[in-house]
Amino acid sequence: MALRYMPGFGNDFETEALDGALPQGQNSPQDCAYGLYAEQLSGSPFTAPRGTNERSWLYRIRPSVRHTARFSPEDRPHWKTAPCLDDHSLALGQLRWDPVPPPEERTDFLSGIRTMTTAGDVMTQAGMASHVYVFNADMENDYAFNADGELLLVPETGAIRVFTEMGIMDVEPSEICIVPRGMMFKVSKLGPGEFRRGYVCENYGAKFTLPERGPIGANCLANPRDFKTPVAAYEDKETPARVHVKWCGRFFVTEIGHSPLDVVAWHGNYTPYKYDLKTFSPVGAILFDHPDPSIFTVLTAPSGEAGTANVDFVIFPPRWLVAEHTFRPPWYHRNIMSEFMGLIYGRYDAKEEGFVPGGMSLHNMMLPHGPDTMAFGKASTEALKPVKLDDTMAFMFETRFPQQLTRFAAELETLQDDYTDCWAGLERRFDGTPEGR
Ligand SMILES: O=C(O)Cc1cc(O)ccc1O
Ligand SMILES: [Fe+2]
Repeated sequence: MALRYMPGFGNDFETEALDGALPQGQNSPQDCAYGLYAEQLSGSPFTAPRGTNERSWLYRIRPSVRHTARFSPEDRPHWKTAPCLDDHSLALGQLRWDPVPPPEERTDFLSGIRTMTTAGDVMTQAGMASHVYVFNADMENDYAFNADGELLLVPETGAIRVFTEMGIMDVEPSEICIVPRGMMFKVSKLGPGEFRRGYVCENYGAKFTLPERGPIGANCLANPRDFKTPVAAYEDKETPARVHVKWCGRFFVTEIGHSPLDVVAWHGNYTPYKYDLKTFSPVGAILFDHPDPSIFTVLTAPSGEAGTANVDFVIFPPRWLVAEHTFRPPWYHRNIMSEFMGLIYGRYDAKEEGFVPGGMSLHNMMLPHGPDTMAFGKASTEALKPVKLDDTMAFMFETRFPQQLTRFAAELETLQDDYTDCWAGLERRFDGTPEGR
């Protein structure tokens, strides 16, 4: 089934799965068409300024109060929430991992979340968590919502289907999607392949939005029309089901007798959406030098302090390298922001080896990093012809808060204990002559 989507970022959309299900001219009719219930889902305070005011009206088979009966606590030991200091290893350093291995037992998306880092404090709606998901089973009659933040999903192995209250999104590697805070959803595998793996940024703070463009102007980078919001879709299913809730870092479950994905029509601007990273139009240095990676920001979640993101989602897409008399890869640097990186496919230009698709690196607040010895050797001597970096897609979750390692991440068997050796060959080159080499 080819799914349908509506283009635009933050638009006020409207969609109905059954003709006439959406009230016109008002939100709350006395008696809705098809016997549906009207319900508002608020993604911002009622009184937020117009530019950031988000809410949607859902017309559904049952009101959400019927989808959450009595909550019982539930254990999800691998999904951690900030602050999570007592659980993390005290080790400090530049870290890198090979991919998290696929699960051996039956594991669905929810039980397949593995938290790598947490940052900030969920109770104050500040910070984020970097997770990996690995799963091999569909959520059939298991549904979830996360009150702690929105989820940015970044598939790496295999495509997934994300069925939300407001419609269905099929998302494959190179695409990302957002499940808003509080929205019911379930995730299943799409297409062939035993297991699915990807990355997740759980954003506790203000919602992701498009970055300002400044002097770049109205076009390029992530263009609003390339964001796709699903049309209304619903399940009319009377069957034993479970709704799992994440709330202030704790998990609860409630048993119900039907699917909570029962929204037949909706309108509003608080919505899930997906985006293909291949549609990002990178802007970069076309004469010399290496700009800051902020020019590759796809989405930014502001923290309230200008230019200081709660979390930025940044990509390193295919692009031409043309800068003259320039060391073209990332420079050596130290950053007050904390950088969690992953690789969706291909190779990353600062690391010749060791950073593989599905792998991760963590360069925390103020910890030095940059190209490995091989990348330095190559980039500082190569003839500077135009070169296309092709077939590559790396990304970064960059946050103003230090990212605290979970015990899972510290003890993961794929942690590379020799990672920092990648810089061991960077010998002293200072030789007292001004010419360089
Ligand atoms: O560390 C990294 O690899 C990410 C990164 C890339 C870049 O081009 C400049 C700065 C930066 O942090
Ligand atoms: Fe960096």
